[in-house]
Amino acid sequence: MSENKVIDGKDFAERLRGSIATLAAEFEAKAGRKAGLAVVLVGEDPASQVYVSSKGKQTVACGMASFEYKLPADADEATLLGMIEQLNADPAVDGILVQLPLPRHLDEQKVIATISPDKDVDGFHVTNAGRLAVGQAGYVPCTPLGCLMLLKDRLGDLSGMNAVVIGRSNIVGKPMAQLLLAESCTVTVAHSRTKDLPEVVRRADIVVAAVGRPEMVKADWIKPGATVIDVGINRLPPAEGKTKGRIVGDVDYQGAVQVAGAITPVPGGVGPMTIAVLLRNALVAAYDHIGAPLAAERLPENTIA
Ligand SMILES: NC(=O)C1=CN([C@@H]2O[C@H](COP(=O)(O)OP(=O)(O)OC[C@H]3O[C@@H](n4cnc5c(N)ncnc54)[C@H](OP(=O)(O)O)[C@@H]3O)[C@@H](O)[C@H]2O)C=CC1
Ligand SMILES: Nc1nc(=O)c2c([nH]1)NC[C@@H]1CN(c3ccc(C(=O)N[C@@H](CCC(=O)O)C(=O)O)cc3)C=[N+]21
Repeated sequence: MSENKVIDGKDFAERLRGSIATLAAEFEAKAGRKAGLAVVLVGEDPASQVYVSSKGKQTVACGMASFEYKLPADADEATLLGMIEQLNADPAVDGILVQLPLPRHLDEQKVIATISPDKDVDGFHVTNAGRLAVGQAGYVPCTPLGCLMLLKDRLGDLSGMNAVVIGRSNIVGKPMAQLLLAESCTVTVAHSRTKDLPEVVRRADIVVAAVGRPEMVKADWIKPGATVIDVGINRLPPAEGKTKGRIVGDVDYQGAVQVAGAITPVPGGVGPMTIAVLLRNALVAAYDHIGAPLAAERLPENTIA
């Protein structure tokens, strides 16, 4: 019944990776080297290890070079910053991603500030955050850009729509709000101090949930027909006799799918888009680095100016 309501991020991401692979092969023929993405992981958080290895595999599958660096959880700041400086200077590396969150003794802002803005494929450096805020071309954080691609694919022109973003983090909520504003949505950013969140969400034509609370957004908060993008990745406690719990989003999917016009599932929604957009950003960086920037119309799913 709800078949066409489901926004299949896995399928969209697969198609996106297909066009990235074509451009990556062209890049290699032109540059005489592969486009390269470096991922730095500090510590041994099992979830982070899974993401990093899946990023590495998809990078290689798209015909790009993957460089993985691991540091122990107690690595000192100078070691990490030194590694980033080296990657900044390495001509084989087009994009650098430092997996977050970092162990508490490391200053995240300082680490991000050390990444060269032209290799900052996560779009977390203040230079790229500033470019997004003032409407200049730059690297846009992968998760919100992936969400925007799904929204535009489903809805077309977003102008004039009421969008509610739940969450105001620098990596998801804030850049998501900027992107929707640039698409001429009327944007509300909700957070832990927002009064009467259900009532705020009921006004939304577009809901983006990026909270980190399992199934917090209920079906009766959703305006009938609204488009719901669920960014949350939450692992529930394991059921009796099981070792691993299920992964759920920030939205009560089973309820919301009855009311929404369209909704992303978890898994299989936003998550796969994040990695595909990361590869896209790395490829954009690679072409920039050889002085042959990709023309906007050649950019896969170019949704921003
Ligand atoms: N699919 C993907 O590719 C990705 C998924 N994620 C997932 O998205 C989720 C959000 O990530 P991230 O932005 O990094 O998380 P943060 O913890 O940095 O931010 C969470 C935000 O949610 C707000 N919040 C917390 N509780 C409530 C509440 N009860 N009501 C309203 N707002 C609330 C917080 O408000 P306040 O600012 O007031 O504290 C904060 O702004 C997580 O589940 C994460 O795992 C993240 C990145 C990528
Ligand atoms: N510097 C940095 N950049 C990031 O982009 C970044 C980060 N740090 N730290 C962690 C978060 C989280 N994140 C995800 C990526 C892919 C999936 C993903 O592919 N999820 C699949 C599988 C989920 C599963 O089963 O585990 C899905 O939703 O279908 C999820 C989450 C990137 N992040």
